[in-house]
Amino acid sequence: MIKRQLHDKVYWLGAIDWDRRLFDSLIPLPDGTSYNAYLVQGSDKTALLDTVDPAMAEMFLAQLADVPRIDYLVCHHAEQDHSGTIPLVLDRYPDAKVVTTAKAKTFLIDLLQIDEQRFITVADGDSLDLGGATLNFIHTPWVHWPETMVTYLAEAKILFSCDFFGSHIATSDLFVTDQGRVHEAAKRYFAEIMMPFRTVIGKNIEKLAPLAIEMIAPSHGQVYDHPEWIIDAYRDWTAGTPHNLVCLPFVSMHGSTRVMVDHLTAALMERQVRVELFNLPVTDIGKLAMSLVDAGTIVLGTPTVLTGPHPMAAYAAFLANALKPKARYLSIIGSYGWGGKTVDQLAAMIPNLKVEVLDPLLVKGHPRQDDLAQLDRLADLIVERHKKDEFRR
Ligand SMILES: Cc1cc2nc3c(=O)[nH]c(=O)nc-3n(C[C@H](O)[C@H](O)[C@H](O)COP(=O)(O)O)c2cc1C
Repeated sequence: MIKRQLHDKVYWLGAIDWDRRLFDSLIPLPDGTSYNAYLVQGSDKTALLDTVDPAMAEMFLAQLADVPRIDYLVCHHAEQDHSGTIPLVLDRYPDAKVVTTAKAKTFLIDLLQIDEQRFITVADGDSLDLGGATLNFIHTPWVHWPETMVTYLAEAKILFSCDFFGSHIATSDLFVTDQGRVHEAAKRYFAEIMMPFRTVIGKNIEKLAPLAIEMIAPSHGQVYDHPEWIIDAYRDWTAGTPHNLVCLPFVSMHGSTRVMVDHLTAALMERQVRVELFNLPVTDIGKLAMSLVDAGTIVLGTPTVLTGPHPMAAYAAFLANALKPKARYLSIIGSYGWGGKTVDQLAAMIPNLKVEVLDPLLVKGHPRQDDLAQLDRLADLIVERHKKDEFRR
């Protein structure tokens, strides 16, 4: 892998991880990912912005073979997929200092046991002149850890955003070539990683708004050389009105809940409500998370198992509660054999969701005609709520 020029005196280096299929031992990566680092060479000093996942360290250090000196190693985020190779870079460049926030410094000491003497901490708004290249550090907390910051290179109008605006894609293209593909990957990334912090992320977007940004160089995925659309997309994902969309994760062991799910889906479609079904045992949870970015209503379908929800449905509820989507309505449907506390248990699992719960419906065994009629009424109620709130198509 060779260094690639991004701008006068700015280079991409890093690793394209074509094979990786799971992140954080949880998140599916259908398209692999990349770990992007950047080299900024001023007339006096050289700065390296972030590193790569330690699994790719060897490739990364080889790219630095013709870089005789690094003065500053900027760390935007202490998570190991960006920071994990810092110790090896510091070994290679004994005079280099890690430039980071005070909070990230403590994280790096805890996570990577980096010597305290190797740090320079920067406050929000501090800058570093490399000689004709000025790095401006802007603290952007909770994108997506508490210590995160970004760097704005004023002379080139480049924002080095780390995970902010990132996407998991392995590709040989340095810049965005297929906007649709990147939009999908960036939305998936937002859904899985950023959504729980969407309110503070919205504030950080506005904090960056005064900057003239001609390029966004994130630490995963492609570089945005026309970044307006991704900023607009982030504004929408963080604060836009929910869509006229029902997100319907479900599980069914013997088909009764499935009949209810299919009936409700048809009823909603007849009423011009979009529906996205996720059969939990076979679903890609990234797709489910993406649906939660937009959905106005969540309906969870589950049979009763050992007096509560099926474990897969409990997992979906746990995930939705952790991701804190903007949905305003929620319902629970499903089937049981003799009794249990499915609705109570699920309701207790979603304290973070600021939703009105719409008429849960658990039926005994296979649904009958009057059960299906109740699902039609649930569809009517969802339509009525979506219209009242003027949800978008
Ligand atoms: C392993 C297992 C555990 C179950 N536990 C309960 C239970 O605690 N309470 C109950 O009412 N029904 C229980 N049932 C019965 C199912 O809830 C019932 O068969 C239901 O109709 C299944 O819905 P499905 O066809 O959508 O899978 C259990 C079924 C299975 C297979």
